Order: sequence, then structure tokens, then C-alpha cells
Amino acid sequence: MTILSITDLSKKFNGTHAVKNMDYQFTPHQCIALIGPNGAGKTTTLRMIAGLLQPTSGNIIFEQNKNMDRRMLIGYLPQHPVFYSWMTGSEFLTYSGQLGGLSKAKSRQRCKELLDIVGIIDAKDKRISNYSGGMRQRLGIAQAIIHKPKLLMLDEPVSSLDPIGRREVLTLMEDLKKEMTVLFSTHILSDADEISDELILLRNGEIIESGKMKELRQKYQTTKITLQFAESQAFYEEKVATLANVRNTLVEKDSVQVITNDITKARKEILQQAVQEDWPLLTFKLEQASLEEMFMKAVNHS
Ligand SMILES: Nc1ncnc2c1ncn2[C@@H]1O[C@H](COP(=O)(O)OP(=O)(O)OP(=O)(O)O)[C@@H](O)[C@H]1O
Repeated sequence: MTILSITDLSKKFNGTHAVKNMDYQFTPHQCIALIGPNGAGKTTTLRMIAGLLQPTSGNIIFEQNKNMDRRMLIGYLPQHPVFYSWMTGSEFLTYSGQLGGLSKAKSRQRCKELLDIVGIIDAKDKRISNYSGGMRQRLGIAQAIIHKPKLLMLDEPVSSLDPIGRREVLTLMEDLKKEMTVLFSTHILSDADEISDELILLRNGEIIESGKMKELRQKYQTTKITLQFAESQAFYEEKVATLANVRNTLVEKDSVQVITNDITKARKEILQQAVQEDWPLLTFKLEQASLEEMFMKAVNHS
């Protein structure tokens, strides 16, 4: 099921494309990382979807709610949210709820629920100026989901946080995807790797790769096996090279490097042959491509 479709979405600033011909279909309860270097077009994309920036061309359609005001379906936390630091977390959220049209009583009720959801209920009466970076981000997320949106968009939500704050916010994002779709931008690959189900790789405003993490890993994954033999690496390299699931081999110093596309089959084949022919195998080590390597490959292929 698709909740949001973007088709042929483009934005030009002074004749130059910041986002170009973007297509993507968003499904419910997924966490999608919009990833790319500085200036790739991440913020521009999020601001267009949020309705804060007019696209130059293209369409943004909420499939099941075509006639609803898009702002009611989206929660958005900008990269540098502004808080009234002299307010307490509780005051800030209640005030935000009222600004969004809730009655004072309803807003108070929702504020309590939200502080609980984002895990800062114990700090509800503290001034925001005394909040840590992670607590501020969680308060920002609470504000963004006050109206129970279907899509929550977060612009670089963890980039400026220390490891503890980062962990807290990533965990919260994982929890929230049970209730809504979460789209977040980042240039930190390990954050995307940790929690996202899908990935959109952007470069110069264009999607150069996208899809489910699992499928992307399969597509770009080259698994390397390092083998070490007690004697003559070159002799055993030749034997390994004849196996059906081995793509490439190379003798490197005192080891044999094996490249394969199907790690499960290759592992089985190598070990079976080693037992059958009594190979003097000293080391068998698997190394999988990291997301970073995957990203570099996608960039180089495009
Ligand atoms: N209001 C604007 N006027 C002119 N150019 C703009 C404007 N906003 C963005 N741009 C340009 O559009 C391109 C994409 O910018 P955008 O902020 O979307 O990238 P980003 O991927 O979010 O980068 P960052 O990680 O640095 O936030 C950049 O070249 C930027 O300079």
C-alpha cells in the first residue's frame, strides 16, 4: 500500500536544480533514510513534501487522503528547531497544541501523552533551556506528532547529538514507526544503517539509488572471504577459483582473497572441498561490505 507518492518532483533555485525529477512511493510504517552529502537536496525535498516550499514541477499526493489538507497528515521537525527556552517542556507542548487548534483541556491531555511517548515526562516542569540536546530533539518530535500525522519527517535529527542523545532519538524513531511512516535525512551512513528499512540516496538533487535496505545490500554486496593455507597460497587459489560460486580470486601476501555474490553457497562449497581434499586451511574469514562501501559503489555506478 502506498501512502504518499511523489512523481517527477523538481525544484530550481535561480535556474539551477536543487531537486530533479524525483519519484518515490512511501509505504506505511517504514523508516526511510534520505541520505546524501551537503547540498544534495535533502532539506529542499523535505520542505516541498511538508508544503513549506513550492515545487517548480511535479506532484506530491497522499493516496488515501487526496482531499485532506496535507499539513494535517505530516509532522515536520526542521534541522534547527526553535523553542521558547524560558518555557517548560509541558508549557511548550500545551501551547503548541492550542496553536494547532486543540482546546486547552485537550491540549493538556495530549501533552501528557506525548511527554510519555517521547520519554521526557520526568522533565516536564524543567525549563527547556536546561534540556540536553537529545531532550530538545525529543520535545521537537513530540511537537511534530501532536496532531498524529501519518508521515513524520525529521531533518538531520541526530547529526548534532552526542552518542547518548543520538541513541535515545534513534530508539524513539524506531518506536514511532509502529504508528506512522518516518522519513529522516542524514549524511551519517551508520545512522541510516542502524534503523532504516528503506534508503533514498541523493546526489546533486537526483535519486541515484533507492529501495529496501535488504535488496540494496544484496545488489551491492560483494562478500569477501579471506582464506589462509599452511602452504602454497597460489596452489590452493587455483583450486578455489574453479568452484561454481566463486567470482574472483587473488593471492595477497600470505592469503587468498575470494569474491562471491552468494556467501551462503560459496562458504558451503569451499568448506566441503576443503574437507574432501584435506586442504591445510588455517584461516576462514568473512567480510561484508559496509553501507559506506555500498554508497560509494552506487555513486560510482551512476
Ligand atoms: N533558498 C535557496 N536559494 C537558493 N539556493 C538554495 C536555497 N535552498 C537551497 N539551495 C541550494 O539547493 C541545493 C540543495 O540544498 P539543500 O539544503 O536541500 O541540501 P541538503 O542536502 O539539505 O544539504 P545540507 O546537508 O547541507 O543541509 C544547494 O546547492 C543549496 O545551495
